[in-house]
Amino acid sequence: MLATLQPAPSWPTFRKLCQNEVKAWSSALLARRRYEICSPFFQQVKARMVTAVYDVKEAAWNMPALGLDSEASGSAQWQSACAVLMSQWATSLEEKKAEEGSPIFNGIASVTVTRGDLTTLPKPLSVTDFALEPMHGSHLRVAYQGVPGAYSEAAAHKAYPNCEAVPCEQFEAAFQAVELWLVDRAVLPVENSLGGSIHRNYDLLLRHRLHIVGEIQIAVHHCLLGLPGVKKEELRRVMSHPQALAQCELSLSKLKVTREAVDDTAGAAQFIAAHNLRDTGAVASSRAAEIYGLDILADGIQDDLDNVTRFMMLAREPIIPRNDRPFKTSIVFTLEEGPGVLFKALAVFALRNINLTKVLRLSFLYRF
Ligand SMILES: O=C(O)C(=O)C[C@]1(C(=O)O)C=C[C@@H](O)C=C1
Repeated sequence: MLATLQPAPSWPTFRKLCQNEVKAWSSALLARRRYEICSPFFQQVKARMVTAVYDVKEAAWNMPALGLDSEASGSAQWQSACAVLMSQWATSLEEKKAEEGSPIFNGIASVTVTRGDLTTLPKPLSVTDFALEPMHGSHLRVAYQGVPGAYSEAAAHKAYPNCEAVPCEQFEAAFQAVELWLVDRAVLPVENSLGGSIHRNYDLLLRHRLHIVGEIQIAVHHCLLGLPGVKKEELRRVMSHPQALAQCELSLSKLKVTREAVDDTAGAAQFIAAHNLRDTGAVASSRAAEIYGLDILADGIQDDLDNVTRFMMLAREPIIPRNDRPFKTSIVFTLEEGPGVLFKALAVFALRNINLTKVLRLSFLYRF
């Protein structure tokens, strides 16, 4: 049966539609991590795409020829197949327009559609199917910066209980791990009540295309760790993450030790244990002491007992804020040089009675 569907969506609209579909389905596929066994699910993914394109194109699309018939197809294949599909669609429209002089809608030819029996196609997934994804953290792989025993690892577990916490050497590696689908989320520190903002992660937020999907705070309770049998008076040097050293400024000053900054607190403990450094202590968690076989020489050495670090939870896809509870939104913008520009920008919020919880001037922006 021939049916004419008019108007076809504009090319940018269709492309956006396809991109959204691809993103949504491929993330759903990966989240389930069941390529090999997800046959019915994968069929639904294909069907959804077929349904989408059926409405706007001729039935000549050959999905198997695009490589979409393999149940073991990965997201990369799926995405490239969709890219092929989209470009073929554009080309065929161009050809069709030239051949038949089809009318143009929004710069794109409307097309005649041959409808197959759509009722036989599996029902497309709806948004409620995604709600079934394990948001409590089981099966999720979550990147954090540091080694086991780092506060960031504790934050990852607090944010996603039962997750598999994946250590990364640097903050940037955690960002990349999410982008490359090696992990599902990243949990990274952005602010400490004593040390202030962790600018590096704000910088990375701008350079990577990840979204903040939540935040979590943990009380950071620092210990001074040393090799078994060592007394704190014997220490000549203390190693830790720069934020942790800053948070223990007063206690460390009393000890009269030199301070050495390393990538993370637990990494310092690991280093001392691995190199049997009797004159060196680490500022780290009690869990790090347990993992690396060190003694706790002093407990609660942070300058303020309410030492809290705020971590952001990052994902490839944004979340859609609901209106049944407050959502925090972070906005980054640059301003042209000029008098009062910041005042004018902030007035936008003030005049609408929007309360700002934090305003941060990111000076690194001016480096570009
Ligand atoms: O080194 C760690 O254990 C971390 O998790 C990093 C970090 C930080 O970057 O601020 C996290 C929490 C504490 O404030 C100290 C260090």
